[in-house]
Amino acid sequence: MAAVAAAQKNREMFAIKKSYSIENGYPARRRSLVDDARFETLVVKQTKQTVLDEARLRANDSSVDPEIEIDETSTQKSGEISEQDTGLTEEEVVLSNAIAEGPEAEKALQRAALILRLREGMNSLSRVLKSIEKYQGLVCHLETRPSQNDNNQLDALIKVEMTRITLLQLIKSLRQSSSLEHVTLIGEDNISAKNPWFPRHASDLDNCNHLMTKYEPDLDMNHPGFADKEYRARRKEIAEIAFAYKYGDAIPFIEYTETENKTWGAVFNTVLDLMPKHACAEYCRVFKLLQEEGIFTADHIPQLEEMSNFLKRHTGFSLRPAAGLLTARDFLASLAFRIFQSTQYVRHKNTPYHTPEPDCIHELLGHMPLLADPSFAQFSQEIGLASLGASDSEIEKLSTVYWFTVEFGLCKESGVVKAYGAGLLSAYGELLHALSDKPELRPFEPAVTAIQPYQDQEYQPIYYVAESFDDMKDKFRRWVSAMSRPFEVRFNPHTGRVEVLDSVEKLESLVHQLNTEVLHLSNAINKMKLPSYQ
Ligand SMILES: C[C@H](O)[C@H](O)[C@H]1CNc2nc(N)[nH]c(=O)c2N1
Ligand SMILES: N[C@@H](Cc1ccc(O)cc1)C(=O)O
Ligand SMILES: [Fe+2]
Repeated sequence: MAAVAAAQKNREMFAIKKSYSIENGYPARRRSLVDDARFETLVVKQTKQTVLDEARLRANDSSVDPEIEIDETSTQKSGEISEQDTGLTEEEVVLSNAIAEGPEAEKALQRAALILRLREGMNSLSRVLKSIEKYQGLVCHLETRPSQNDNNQLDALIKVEMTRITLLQLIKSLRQSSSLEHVTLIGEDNISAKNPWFPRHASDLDNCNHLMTKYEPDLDMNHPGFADKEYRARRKEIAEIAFAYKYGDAIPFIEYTETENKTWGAVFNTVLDLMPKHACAEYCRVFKLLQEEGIFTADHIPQLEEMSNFLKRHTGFSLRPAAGLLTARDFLASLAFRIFQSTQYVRHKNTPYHTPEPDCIHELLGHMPLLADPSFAQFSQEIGLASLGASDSEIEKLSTVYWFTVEFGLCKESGVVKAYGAGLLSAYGELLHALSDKPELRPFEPAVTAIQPYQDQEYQPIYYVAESFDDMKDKFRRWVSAMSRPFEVRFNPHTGRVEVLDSVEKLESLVHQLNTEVLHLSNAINKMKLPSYQ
């Protein structure tokens, strides 16, 4: 029983390391709601701590095979509990848990990296290498450097390949050696901060759709659909489509009910009324286009597929269905590929003026018009690119800025305050509130805005106003370029892949490509200047 539970927990620990978000060691985030995020991080930490503690206990009482002889410099017999044993790293716990799964898992080959501090310099190193040999391990890579805190000591990074069980035995035996000050196992993929996992291609987004469960009608008593069984069933039915969706599929057609279309119609007509006075010019321009194409009409909800095709034609953006509110990390990542993850279900009919979770009315009426605007589309992709591989605290900040701009932003237009945020243009109740004298309006300043806590159940008490739409984008860009991520990324439109710009060759070929484009642009200017052009 205990073993089964241990294996299960172990799988969870491994799961933390697999795909984006949670599985890749980025803690699950309750969006950028600052307090929620803190809470969640704490819970994840506590769970991890428990797993670690339990495994440490187990590692201490089921020790290495006493038959295997250890390093001659060892000060302890194997099997005895060494003090250092209690200091297993997370990777060591994962390793020993993996071993506990059974004889096959035990013999599986494992690549790993060890960091050692050698007390007696190169002399200790030769002993270490001998030990590795004794355990039939393969040394794949070796680096040393003088240790930072002591003159005679040497730090070594050794990458090895060996079976899991012998790896664990090796670590234990090395730990007992008096010639080593410390021995740390680190996961192979943890070696380089320059190389964290993040989606490199739109197909990887199949792993980037982690939901936040907080605002689901099944769970949240304040959700407008909580008491309505039929609504909840419908919401689930539509969510299933998103769960089954894979990259490359066409977006399934939804036969919306009369009630759903009516809810859309009510929101649509009100926004249509308010728009000329309250929405920014870019929004109004595309809104008209969408009406002309027959996609935006009061009588039915547009299908995601037709909207996706419209976006593709204008900015290369496309849609993929999402089952609900996504984590900020996963949501932002898709923007890097000019993909917007959109919900497909409709808000509850009783609250057309505002809903606590994004629904397709919000996505369609709120987000789509600006995503069809070239400059805004580019800006959205930049936010997405900035989020790839960013630290948790940076994701927190990016999503907070996203919240106060893309979701709830206001900007001045010839001195008049207008709305461009999607959460305002899809919720007329909030739109009117934002432009009344009730909320506090503050000037948009990315560094300050990025740390402003917020909630999304009620209307916002604070909005940030940009001097202009363009000013907002400029300020954002400058702020993002100061972020601490140690590498730069670029979306390659030819391959559809995100590349890390980390080699001279890559940059040279890029410069070459850009030079060619600049040449064509200046040719175009010269041709327009010719008298024959007129
Ligand atoms: C990034 C930021 O947190 C933002 O509010 C995101 C979160 N997750 C989302 N998930 C979905 N489905 N739709 C959205 O508009 C958003 N917005
Ligand atoms: N409040 C928005 C929907 C929304 C909810 C939560 C979000 O995080 C974003 C958008 C509306 O009524 O249209
Ligand atoms: Fe949104």
